[in-house]
Amino acid sequence: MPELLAGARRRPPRPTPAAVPAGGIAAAAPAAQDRAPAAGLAAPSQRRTAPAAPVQPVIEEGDVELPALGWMWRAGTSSGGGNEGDAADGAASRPMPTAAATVANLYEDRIKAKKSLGQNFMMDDAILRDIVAAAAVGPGDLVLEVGPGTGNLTKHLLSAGARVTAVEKDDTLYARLGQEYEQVPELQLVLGDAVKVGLEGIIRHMPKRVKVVANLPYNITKDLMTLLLPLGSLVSDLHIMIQHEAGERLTERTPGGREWRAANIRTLFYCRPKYRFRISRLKYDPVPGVDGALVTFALRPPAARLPVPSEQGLLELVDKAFSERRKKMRNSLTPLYSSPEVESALAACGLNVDARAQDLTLEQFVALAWQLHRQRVAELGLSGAAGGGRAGRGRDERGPRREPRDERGPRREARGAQEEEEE
Ligand SMILES: C[S@@+](CC[C@H](N)C(=O)[O-])C[C@H]1O[C@@H](n2cnc3c(N)ncnc32)[C@H](O)[C@@H]1O
Repeated sequence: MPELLAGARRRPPRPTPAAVPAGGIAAAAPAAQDRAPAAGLAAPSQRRTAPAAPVQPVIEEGDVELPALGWMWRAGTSSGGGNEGDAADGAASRPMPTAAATVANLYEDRIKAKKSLGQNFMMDDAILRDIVAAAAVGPGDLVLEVGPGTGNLTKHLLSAGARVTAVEKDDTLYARLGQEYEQVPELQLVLGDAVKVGLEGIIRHMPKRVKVVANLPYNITKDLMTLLLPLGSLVSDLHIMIQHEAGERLTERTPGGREWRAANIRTLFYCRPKYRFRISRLKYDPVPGVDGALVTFALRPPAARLPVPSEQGLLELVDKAFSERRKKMRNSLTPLYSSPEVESALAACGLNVDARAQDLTLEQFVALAWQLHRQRVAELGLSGAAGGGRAGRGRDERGPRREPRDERGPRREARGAQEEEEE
């Protein structure tokens, strides 16, 4: 890859593996972990002081205009860590390498991209800068990055003034980043699988809602979304690079098409999705089989979601309805409700009794969930008064299982989530 090597004018120091267990949090400079605590980053025992780091004016390397991270490459940004001597050794004048140069350095050090970890590295600093701008990352923001890998996105986030907590599964890249950014207290590195490491616990320690910004390994997109979308009280928005087709699917707003799935209903319930821009596959290395896209999900805090009798009940209803999408809902929902129950609820909601899952909007699913809930409550009330009834026949055990949080019914059916987006 000669064009990459041409850009690799300077190399970061060769890292040594860090002695941090999987799932453990390490500041980028583990040696400095015991300094005075800084607000909100990681667990109290792992907090560190972060001296205000002045962001330098823009500099250029080659044809790529880069935000200057002089402070990252200069000695002495954090005191007392014992590494000043090393860092001063040539680091002070080093400009930030381009994304392409950083990747070239990896290859030069015989570190290969791992397909199993979805390692398609972003090579274009202009795109990375556009992502940070689209995410409106600014000074004081707290950012969770999943899969920092090369650190190429990370340094643009830091350069925008954010404090970054980054979870990396690849221990080689984790160790390399740890060494390269050891003088950067604004970066906290976590070694582990982002899906299993307990992200909610990590985010919960932060003093305000965080942004998630990531060039995701494609194979964890679904699991990570399932994990993060309900965290609207802790996370403000997700800005993720995913496959273009998946991005289009997840930001779909109109029912009726073949691509309208349970994931769309779930997504709209928890957030406002937006397709931002397409990214050519040629901007990654290795080049993947499909283009990428930046997609934004602005999460709703729980109080801003449509009221439902039970969140789990709604998700269960939606999943079941879509599980056999060719079937009419009065048939697909039979594991939860009898056909007459579904028909009568659809009719009471003003919906076609022959409706299939793909015909319904989020608001219509919510209305249906309320109607089925009311029917169940009424039925239970009646059968309770009669001293028996269906509960005794077992059918009710299969209905929505959670107790209703709120029996007042859908207050915002007429002004639903999609309408809100237009404001
Ligand atoms: C597409 S690369 C992105 C690398 C870099 N951020 C960039 O933009 O070039 C995905 C990164 O996620 C990491 N990764 C893969 N699976 C992961 C997981 N389950 N948890 C955390 N990181 C993961 C990979 O090792 C890799 O560094």
